Amino acid sequence: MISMRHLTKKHGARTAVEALTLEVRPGRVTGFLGPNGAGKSTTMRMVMGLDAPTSGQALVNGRPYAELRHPLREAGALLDPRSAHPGRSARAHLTGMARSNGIPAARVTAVLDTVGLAAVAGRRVGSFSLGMRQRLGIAAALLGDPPVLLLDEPVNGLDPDGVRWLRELVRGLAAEGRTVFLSSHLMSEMQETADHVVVIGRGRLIADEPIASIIERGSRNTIRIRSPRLGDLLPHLAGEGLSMRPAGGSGGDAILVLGGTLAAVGDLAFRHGVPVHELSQRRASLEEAYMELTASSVEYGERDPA
Ligand SMILES: Nc1ncnc2c1ncn2[C@@H]1O[C@H](COP(=O)(O)OP(=O)(O)OP(=O)(O)O)[C@@H](O)[C@H]1O
Repeated sequence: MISMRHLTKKHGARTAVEALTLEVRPGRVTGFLGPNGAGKSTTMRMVMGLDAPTSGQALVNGRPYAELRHPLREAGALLDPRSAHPGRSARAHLTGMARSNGIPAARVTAVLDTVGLAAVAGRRVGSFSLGMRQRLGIAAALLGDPPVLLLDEPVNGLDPDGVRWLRELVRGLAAEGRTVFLSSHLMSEMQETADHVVVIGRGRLIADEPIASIIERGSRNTIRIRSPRLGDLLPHLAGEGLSMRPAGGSGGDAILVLGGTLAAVGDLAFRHGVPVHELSQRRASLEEAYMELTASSVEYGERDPA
């Protein structure tokens, strides 16, 4: 579990993270979203004790990271894939970390296998591609078999096989009851991977809720209805307070209804004896919902500059 209480970070006059209060819970993948510069990396760095909060606090399993007795066994993080020394081999990098944290050497072999780097473990990290470095960073995060994992943009540089592998890995880690906190700009991937989403904009919390409810709230949830007697139905839809817009390419016999439910629209047509040839829901994507959420945060930010 990761807890933040009024977590704030200022760089001079500029506020990078402002009064974030939230809990990242175990047993699910929590996606961490926000535009460039929103404060995601800064937040993760504060959780991992790499940046000191200006005020407020971040706790890992109930304690500040710096006070954990066996930090790598409590929380693992991928924050910067370039952090491993380029002159060392992947195995030497992990072995050094294991040794200084009292982690058995057998874990090094195990995590190299998990991330698919066993065959290149003896190669210098400097010769690795970005995707291989990401895998090494994930291996380092997993080294202490921690219950809490923070991964900042782990998908960067991974090929499609790697992206799928990572999705299955993090879902498996959450299914084991671990806390997985993951940032990414790839909304379609996040939609596949995360159970819960935290969105920030300009350092402030915008949303903290299940991914399904974020998508549900997206105003682009629409119902498409097609009828040979559409004109007879329109006044009744309007009478229910539903707004409508034309459905493109429909030949005029279909419209999109905003805000209703399939059942309500279907029942309404039935009550008024209007035949329906199509009644379908078009769900908003996470990307659409995210764009709406963060667009309003930018408007807010412009009225009230940080
Ligand atoms: N050491 C620093 N000194 C001054 N400002 C900083 C420092 N580190 C971060 N910032 C600023 O804090 C804000 C938040 O940055 P941060 O890197 O946390 O955002 P982010 O959400 O991770 O962005 P991205 O999606 O681009 O990685 C930005 O405006 C950034 O310029």
